[in-house]
Amino acid sequence: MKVVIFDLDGTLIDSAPDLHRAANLVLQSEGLPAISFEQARSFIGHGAADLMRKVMRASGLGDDAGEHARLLAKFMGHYEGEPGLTTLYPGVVDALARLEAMGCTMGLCTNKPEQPTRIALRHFGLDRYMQAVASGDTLPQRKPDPAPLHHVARALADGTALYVGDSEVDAETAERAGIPFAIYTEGYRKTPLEALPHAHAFDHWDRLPDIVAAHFADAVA
Ligand SMILES: O=C(O)COP(=O)(O)O
Ligand SMILES: [Mg+2]
Repeated sequence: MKVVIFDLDGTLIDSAPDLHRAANLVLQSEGLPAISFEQARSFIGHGAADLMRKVMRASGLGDDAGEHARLLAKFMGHYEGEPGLTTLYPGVVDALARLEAMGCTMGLCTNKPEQPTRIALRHFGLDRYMQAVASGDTLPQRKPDPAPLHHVARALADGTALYVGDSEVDAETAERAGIPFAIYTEGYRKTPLEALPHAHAFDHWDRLPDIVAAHFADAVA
C-alpha cells in the first residue's frame, strides 16, 4: 500500500498572499501599520492562532488572551472566504493525478484550521484526492506533535506512508512520527535544506511521482 500524506500551505498551495492580506485587514481595522509580505510569510507554519499571535507581537500589541481571541476572530472572518490570491504550485494537480494512477492512497495533514482547509481543497479541486484530512483543530494536538500525522496514516492504512511538506514543522512532525519525509523546497522553509531531516527533496511537482515510485520500490525491497 502506497500512502502519501501532504501538508497544505507552502506545499500544495501558495496561501501566503491571502494570509498576508487578512492580517493587514485586521491591522488596518485597528488603525495600525501593515506588516510586510515577508513578515507574514515567516509567521506561517503553526496555524492561524499562532500566526495572529506573531502579528500582534510584531505590531506591538502584546500577548493578551482576550485581545488575541478578538483579533483572531476578525482574522478568520477575512480569511475564510474563497481564496482569492492563493495559487496552486505548478504541477500539483498533474502530480496528484499521476500518484492516483500509480495506486497511491492520499491524505492531508495541515495546521490550517478545518474550515479554510475544506474551502481551499474544494476550491482547487484537491478534495477528491484526499481520503483522510487532519487540520490544525481536528485533534487537541497539532504539528509538530506527531498525533495528527499518525491519525491520518492510521485512517488511510497500516502500510508505510510518506509525508510531503515544506517546513521545519513538517520535518519535525515526520521525524517524531517515524514517517519518512519528502520536502518541497519552494515553500516557506526558513532553515537551510541540509539542516532539516528528509529522505527526499524536490523543487517541482513534476518530480514527485518518480520519487514516490522509487521510495516505495525501495521500501518493499
Ligand atoms: O496554517 C499554517 O500556519 C500552516 O499550514 P500548513 O501546516 O498547511 O503548512
Ligand atoms: Mg506548510
